Amino acid sequence: MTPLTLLCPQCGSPLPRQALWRIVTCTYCGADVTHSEELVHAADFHAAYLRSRAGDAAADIACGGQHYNTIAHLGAGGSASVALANRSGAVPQRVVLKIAHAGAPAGQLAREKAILDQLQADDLPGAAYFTQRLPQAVAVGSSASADGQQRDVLVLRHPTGFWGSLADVRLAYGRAIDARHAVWMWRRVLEVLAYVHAGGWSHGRLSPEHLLVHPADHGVLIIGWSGASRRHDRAAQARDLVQLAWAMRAMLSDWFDPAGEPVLSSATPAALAWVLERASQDAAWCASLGAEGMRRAVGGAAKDAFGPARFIDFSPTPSN
Ligand SMILES: Nc1ncnc2c1ncn2[C@@H]1O[C@H](COP(=O)(O)OP(=O)(O)OP(=O)(O)O)[C@@H](O)[C@H]1O
Repeated sequence: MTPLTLLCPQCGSPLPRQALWRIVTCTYCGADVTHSEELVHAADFHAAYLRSRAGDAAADIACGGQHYNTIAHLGAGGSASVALANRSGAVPQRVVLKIAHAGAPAGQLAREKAILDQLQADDLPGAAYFTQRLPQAVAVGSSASADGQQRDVLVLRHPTGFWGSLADVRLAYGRAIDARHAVWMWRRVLEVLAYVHAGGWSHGRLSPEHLLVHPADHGVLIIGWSGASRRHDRAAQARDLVQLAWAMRAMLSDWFDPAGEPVLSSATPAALAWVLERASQDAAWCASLGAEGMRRAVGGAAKDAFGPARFIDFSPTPSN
């Protein structure tokens, strides 16, 4: 680095080194001097900052030092309602807010954030790919909500392109979806599960409500991580596979029997129905296959039923 002596251009006296990044007043001749050519006056900066925060007062949720305007209701779970929101300020950001229901267990959203942060911090093979396919938390805190009550709030990055949950898809169809679509949904979840199981995690609550679908990319995002645990528990991981098989059975059912169990549509190909039945009944078989083995089993059954895989457009709402 070339040594630099800072001298006042008017009287040649030495200047303090702050002259490199801000205006200083020469103590000898009183001139205001700066080295920087891209000078921003503090008053202008302050005014711009205040302008950028002008929307804060109108925002409905404050969390982690930021303010958010809710735009649309996305859904509700057992413990929180979920909304799409914009961060107010000069650099807006689209986010998803989870706002705890009144009386929801304290700290549940903080726990969900801690789990999501750990999943993002994992450094397993494939982390660069799979961490993009897991929810990302931004902040957690508490905020006054619309009813004036203080509520826990979790801010999540908005995963673009996701339409809604598989439960919403099933509701929109009111009958079984095409089994070819259930195949990619199932396999997408199994890919992510193979990764998280390798890190010792189990999700614990894999239901259609916790699987968001990306129709254009044939993607599925697993949400609802507040019940996840990292105990390297093979039985719990097998339970994830059993739960997932039941979720897929629900997607492939035309109706539910009096006990609430989904009844597989007769249009489900036999090879696929066999894997579905066994995976939903036989935890030991699930444990022996693991998520990756299950993904291959589903792929094999789909190949038997439909031939080589090919992309078919998926609509989350029925067209007829
Ligand atoms: N990013 C999203 N885009 C669209 N809908 C979403 C999104 N996140 C959540 N939802 C909807 O909100 C519902 C509730 O979300 P989530 O399961 O995370 O809440 P929860 O209160 O933690 O639920 P529970 O405690 O019952 O598991 C989901 O089932 C889904 O319908």
